[in-house]
Amino acid sequence: MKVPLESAVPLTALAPMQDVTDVCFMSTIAEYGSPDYFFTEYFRVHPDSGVDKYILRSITENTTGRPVFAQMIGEHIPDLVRIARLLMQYPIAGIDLNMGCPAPRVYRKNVGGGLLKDPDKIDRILGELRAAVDGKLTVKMRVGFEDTSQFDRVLDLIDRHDIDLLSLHGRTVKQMYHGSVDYDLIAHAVQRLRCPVLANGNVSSAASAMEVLSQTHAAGVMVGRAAIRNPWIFRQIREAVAGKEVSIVRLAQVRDYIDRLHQMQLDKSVPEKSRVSHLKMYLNFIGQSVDAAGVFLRDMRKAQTEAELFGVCDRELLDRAGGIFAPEPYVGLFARPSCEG
Ligand SMILES: Cc1cc2nc3c(=O)[nH]c(=O)nc-3n(C[C@H](O)[C@H](O)[C@H](O)COP(=O)(O)O)c2cc1C
Repeated sequence: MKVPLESAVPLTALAPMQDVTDVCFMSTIAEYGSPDYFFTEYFRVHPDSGVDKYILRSITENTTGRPVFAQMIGEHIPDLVRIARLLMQYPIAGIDLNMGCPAPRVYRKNVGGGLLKDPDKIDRILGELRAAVDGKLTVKMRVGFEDTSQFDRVLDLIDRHDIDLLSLHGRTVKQMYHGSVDYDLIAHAVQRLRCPVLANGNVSSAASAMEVLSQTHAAGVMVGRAAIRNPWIFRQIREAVAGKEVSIVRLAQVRDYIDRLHQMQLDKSVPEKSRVSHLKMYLNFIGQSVDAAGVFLRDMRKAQTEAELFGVCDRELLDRAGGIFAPEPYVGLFARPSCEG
């Protein structure tokens, strides 16, 4: 698939999210208005690794009509080259290297965000990958590991190795998901690099995408968690960019989205308890925009069965079907996907 990374209009991408952005979620997102690009969850690369078959389905069964980049995480150069060559046999938009994952169990192995501690290693990895990948080679990273002292050095390596696109999350690895996103550092990267930059981190609505684009002059935005909450966001960003009125989403439409998410995982061999907790992961994000008092979030977290869960969805979404799904999360409501009460 041809991938023009230069564009007159700002680009949009769905951020890769492990255990979320699988083939089913990508096709669900596409129904509400595709981003320009998708990225797979990361393929783990180490001496014994092959190509993960489940993640590969996001490439081989991609029905979104949009290109998908294959993301790798690893540090062992011969294996990164080996897996990149294997992945290039599939219809991918390019190879993306993860240099941002902040999970301590990941960065302690010097992969993901851990690579940012060692610019010399980045230099070697990008050099070898650039020589091996004849299509697009892209990087997704944060602005530093503990601080931003190496930021310019890493940016210069991105430039030197002719990286085709940089997705930049404006936080350090140690910040994880806390604190503010430094959009000025993203603007700095846009200035310093020849390749397009996608601004990433806390893009929460079409309005916030417009603000981030104007502050950073980035080539586009990459959206993660907000797209789980609001899959209409890419269409809304396109509307805002075109100067059109941004479409309003009603609670009844959100109820349909939840059905769609449920259909995605209708494998009856999965125990009900697991199906409920999987759906709750998405509802944690969605619930931030349903009601200001957080009643939906509170009650859905208590639900134990599918019947209880859908009872809450029907009551909170269909009884107020014409109500507006807030474009931004309500103040004080947070997704806690892994710790429902
Ligand atoms: C559940 C989850 C899983 C993630 N998995 C990945 C991943 O596999 N690869 C990656 O580069 N980033 C991963 N990220 C980081 C996101 O791609 C993104 O950089 C981050 O969430 C900030 O963007 P947002 O504020 O729009 O969510 C993950 C984030 C979340 C919340």
